[in-house]
Amino acid sequence: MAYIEPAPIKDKENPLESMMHRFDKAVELLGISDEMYHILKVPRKQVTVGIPVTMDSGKIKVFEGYRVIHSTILGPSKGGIRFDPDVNIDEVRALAAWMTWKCAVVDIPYGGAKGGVACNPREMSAGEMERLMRGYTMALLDVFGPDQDIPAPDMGTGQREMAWLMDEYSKAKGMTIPAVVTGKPLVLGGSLGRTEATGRGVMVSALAGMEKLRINPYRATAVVQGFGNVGSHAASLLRERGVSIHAISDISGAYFNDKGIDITAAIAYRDQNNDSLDGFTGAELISGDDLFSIPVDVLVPAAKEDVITRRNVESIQAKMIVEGANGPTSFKADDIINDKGIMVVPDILANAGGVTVSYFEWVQNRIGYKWTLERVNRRTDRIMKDAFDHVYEVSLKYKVSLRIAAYIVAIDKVSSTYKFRGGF
Ligand SMILES: NC(=O)C1=CN([C@@H]2O[C@H](COP(=O)(O)OP(=O)(O)OC[C@H]3O[C@@H](n4cnc5c(N)ncnc54)[C@H](OP(=O)(O)O)[C@@H]3O)[C@@H](O)[C@H]2O)C=CC1
Ligand SMILES: O=C(O)CCC(=O)C(=O)O
Repeated sequence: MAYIEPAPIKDKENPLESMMHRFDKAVELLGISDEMYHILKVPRKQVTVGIPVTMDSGKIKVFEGYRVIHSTILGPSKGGIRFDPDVNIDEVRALAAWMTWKCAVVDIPYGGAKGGVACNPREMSAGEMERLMRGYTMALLDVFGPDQDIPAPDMGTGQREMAWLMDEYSKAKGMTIPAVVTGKPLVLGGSLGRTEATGRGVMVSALAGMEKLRINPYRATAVVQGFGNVGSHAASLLRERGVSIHAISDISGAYFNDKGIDITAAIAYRDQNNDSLDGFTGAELISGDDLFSIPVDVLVPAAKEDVITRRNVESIQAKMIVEGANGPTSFKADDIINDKGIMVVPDILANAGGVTVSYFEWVQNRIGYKWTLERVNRRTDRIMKDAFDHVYEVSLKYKVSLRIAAYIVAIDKVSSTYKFRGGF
């Protein structure tokens, strides 16, 4: 298969371009051969599917879906499924590669994959979502498998969608196979701690970064962009550790309170308000763009890609950025961030708590046993802290940012595995 270079669209960010830029830098520092460079760069498999769905109106609409398997060298491929209007093949390719690097950074035995469907969950009924998820599962029946490719939630999907996927896959195979997907409801073999795991990893990474910068969490302030799964749990867990959250946001706008937002109240409001912060009164409504320039210790982008770009990077006043989202920073902003002396805990490290607990879920499914929440959290915290410390050491050794250090750790691990396995 020919590898198609990401197409830079004028004035538009391309996450695949950002991923490749950092990859190229790390590869150069590691002195990887040209052959290995191409092996690591080209995805193993890329599938596009058309999914016809009967809408509630009775009309049939065909949705375009993707699954990209970037690598399976460390184990079965792993990665979430995104339902969002902006989903496109370059985005899914970038997200799949990030999964490979992420699993390698936290040292769990998975390769990387990602899936997505271009659709707008906010405009779809539960029935339409169910038919779409079941259709997507059937279209990818030969791709998914507990030893092959194991999906999970991402933007626009959660436990409910993972339950439908598990049911559809199991029916097609004639037996119940919980380990084909993670992020399931507890009663279907989900793991305690998975829902909040990504936010928890963000919290652990933020505290580890604060320690290096000598910031006392009890005097620290933060803003969080995105108040879905990752953002709301990150905000809540940071608050529990003493950090005052001065602003939160979703698509309805940003909500600012310099005395600190009551995160429990904000979550309760969102849950009773059709998953939206629209109308939240515990804070002043400001524009989503203004959130980035609030002077705080920690900025947590937890919504989507390319929200920190050359356009707004100069206005950022935070001392640290902890990337809850995948690819929230365009590579074009990297140099300015470094010049400003802002510490960035990169996505492939900071948001790896989710896939870590997905791995625990898969292990529990395979051994037919359930771990306590205390055990899940303790192991997650250990893995996240060890990964942070390792990446930090590598950043000192190579005199590079934590982001490039994380790519170095990941690429070194994946390329060494290829060398040992051989067989090209
Ligand atoms: N879920 C997981 O376990 C993991 C997720 N991630 C990454 O974290 C990010 C968020 O995922 P997740 O929390 O699951 O997704 P959700 O769909 O649960 O939440 C996304 C949140 O971002 C908000 N949002 C979207 N666009 C904007 C915008 N332009 N400005 C402000 N807020 C916005 C949404 O608002 P609204 O609801 O109003 O649309 C929603 O609050 C993604 O990049 C994902 O890939 C990474 C690792 C694991
Ligand atoms: O939990 C998983 O398996 C994958 C989560 C994910 O998609 C991500 O980390 O970006």
